[in-house]
Amino acid sequence: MPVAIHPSVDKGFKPAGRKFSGGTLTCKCAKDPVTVKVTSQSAHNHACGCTKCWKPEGATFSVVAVVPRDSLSVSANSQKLKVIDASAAIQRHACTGCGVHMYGRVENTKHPFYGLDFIHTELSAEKGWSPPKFAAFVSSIIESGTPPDQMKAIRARLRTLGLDPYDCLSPPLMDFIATHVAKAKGVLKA
Ligand SMILES: N[C@@H](CCC(=O)N[C@@H](CSCO)C(=O)NCC(=O)O)C(=O)O
Ligand SMILES: [Zn+2]
Ligand SMILES: [Zn+2]
Repeated sequence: MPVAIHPSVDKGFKPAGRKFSGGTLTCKCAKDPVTVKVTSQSAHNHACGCTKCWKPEGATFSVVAVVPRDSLSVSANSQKLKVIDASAAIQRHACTGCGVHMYGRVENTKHPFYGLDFIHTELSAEKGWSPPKFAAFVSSIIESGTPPDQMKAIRARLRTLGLDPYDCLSPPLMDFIATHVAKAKGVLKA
């Protein structure tokens, strides 16, 4: 039995839908669920092993993507949302009823990811979202209790699923962040 990563990737996943342009995310509350409307396709979807991203019950990784912040709006029961850590770079708006993170917003205008919101596309019934392409912060699953001796098998399973494992973000995203920092410092032309 292969190591479980996340229910939405354990059996493989489908390619992005052509012309797919978003859907509605719904929290897990049986009554008065929070809903969030997204009017764009997701980008940079990835499995994330960090301790901060929301994971469904029993999952080792979260699956998280970004969308432009202008494409996201809370469409019902916004009064149930609360930012779980206002000091974090990604301010995660979680449902106080069920604990699901409905979106994570970068409010710092100097942050490389300013303008993007983090979302979990599994909260949407629509099919066609961009699938995960890599696994980030893999070593961080140890911080949530995964025994270190399982890491070799977990990294192997991620590779089999087509999710190259990294202990930070993927090389293109790390290059993007470093480029942003270099431009801000003036060592690279803006
Ligand atoms: N070892 C830490 C890592 C936490 C971390 O840096 N997470 C990343 C990725 S989240 C989505 O890919 C991050 O950018 N965090 C910023 C934030 O959460 O505000 C741990 O596991 O906690
Ligand atoms: Zn809820
Ligand atoms: Zn994360």
